[in-house]
Amino acid sequence: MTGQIQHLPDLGGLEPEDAKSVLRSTIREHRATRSARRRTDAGDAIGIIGSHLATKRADKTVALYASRPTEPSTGALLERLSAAGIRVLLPVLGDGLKREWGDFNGLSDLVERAPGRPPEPSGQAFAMQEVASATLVLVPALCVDTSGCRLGQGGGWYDRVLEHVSPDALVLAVVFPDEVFNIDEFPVPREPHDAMVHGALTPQGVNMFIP
Ligand SMILES: Nc1nc2c(c(=O)[nH]1)N(C=O)[C@@H](CNc1ccc(C(=O)N[C@@H](CCC(=O)O)C(=O)O)cc1)CN2
Ligand SMILES: Nc1ncnc2c1ncn2[C@@H]1O[C@H](COP(=O)(O)OP(=O)(O)OP(=O)(O)O)[C@@H](O)[C@H]1O
Repeated sequence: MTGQIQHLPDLGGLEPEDAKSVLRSTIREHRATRSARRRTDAGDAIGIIGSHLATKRADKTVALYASRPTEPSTGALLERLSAAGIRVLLPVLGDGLKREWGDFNGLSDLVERAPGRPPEPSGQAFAMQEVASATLVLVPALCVDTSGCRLGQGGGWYDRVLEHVSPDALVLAVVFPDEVFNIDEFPVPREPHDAMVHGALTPQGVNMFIP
């Protein structure tokens, strides 16, 4: 699967940090053009595919994220996982940019603490290490390549958190189908601290990179 985003930028000659920044702008612009209908459809498909995956694997705890408007929507998946009796951990940033987790307790419990920030659960916050209890870790990304290198929003939140994931957990980036790039055609710029993922969850299915 190769990216169909038109006009992927030429990253040749750029340092990885600058190349990431250019690529983030391109993908954010492209995400902003997606219609509400296509976003809803993508969220519905991610809900079905992600919940089938977790129930088939018998995951008891899944780490996920509460999506912001242009991200692949996770609302349907949150509700399906919860209805299946699976514990769902969501990032809690609190008043600052803390790296903690909270339990998903229904969509109505999620609060956007400031405009543009991801919605968060209101209940007890657990330390970053709580993610070690998850056997399936679904992370936000702007894109990913087939070697498992992901590009996030640039805060380094997930790179630091992924250090605490169980070595047995399956880690998937949640992206739109055209955000999965073939490593031979368009490698995602990589820095030494970047944590790799095993595959991608898209509205078209699960794409495993690492067996
Ligand atoms: N849905 C979601 N949750 C996530 C992430 C993510 O990429 N997506 N993160 C991934 O690492 C972590 C934190 N991500 C954050 C993303 C934005 C801002 C933020 O402050 N945003 C701007 C608004 C920008 C905008 O309007 O788009 C702001 O409030 O000024 C903070 C943390 C954890 N939770
Ligand atoms: N494990 C780490 N330890 C210390 N600093 C880190 C670590 N991971 C990332 N950083 C720092 O965080 C900043 C953002 O990193 P990067 O551009 O890789 O974020 P990202 O993976 O795209 O975003 P996110 O993880 O928030 O989705 C960089 O300045 C980087 O140096």
